[in-house]
Amino acid sequence: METFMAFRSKTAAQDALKRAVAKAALEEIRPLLTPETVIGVGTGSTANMFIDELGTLAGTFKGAVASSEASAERLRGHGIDVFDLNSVGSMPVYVDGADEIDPGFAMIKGGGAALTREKIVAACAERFVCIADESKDVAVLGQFPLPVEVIPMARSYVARELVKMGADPIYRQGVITDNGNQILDLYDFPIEHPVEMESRINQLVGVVTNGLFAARGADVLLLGRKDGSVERREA
Ligand SMILES: O=C[C@H](O)[C@H](O)[C@H](O)COP(=O)(O)O
Repeated sequence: METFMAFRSKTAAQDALKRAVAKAALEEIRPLLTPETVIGVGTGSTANMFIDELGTLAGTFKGAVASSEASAERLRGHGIDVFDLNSVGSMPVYVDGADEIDPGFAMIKGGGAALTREKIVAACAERFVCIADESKDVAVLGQFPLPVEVIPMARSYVARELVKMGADPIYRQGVITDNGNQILDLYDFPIEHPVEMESRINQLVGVVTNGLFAARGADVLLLGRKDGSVERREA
């Protein structure tokens, strides 16, 4: 079985693509930034590069809501104010990476275990701008293991129910989410109907949420190509 480290291995070439999409995302959202603007910011290596780019505009907009403690810390490190989501209304945009994205702009997210806060912050944003290198562009979701965040006492129960659904859940040992919960990863689980599957898994008692972002997918995809270009797609 391929490991998470293998899935997430970062080559210099991939980092260059991530940097390119991070810069493109900054140009995408620049017209939205005013002294009153608060934006949503995601989590992960691609989002980190976006935060670094966003730091060049610190002070020209109000601030950000972060989808993880790690992103909040990085934003603050760039002098960007971080707000509690409860103190902010709707945001014009949420920018984040993905582990996979399909032609319908449905995504798998949560390789870094930040899926629940990501889904909440994304829900409060008018637009979701997904930034990804071309390795994330897939025809069918599910080559990347689908994360499911569970309340710890429900982990075994939820795992048994997922097996009944044809999945092979693996407990992500040693990982505690920012919400104090645990992660089950569903390996080798092709997802032909992401909207239905997102809802089905979320209905299991003990599941906080799963890493399918399908009912609310991306609105814009900025995809880094090997030739150095960034392709822009809109839903
Ligand atoms: O929990 C992590 C997030 O969903 C990330 O957005 C996702 O895993 C993509 O991360 P990266 O940009 O590091 O590939």
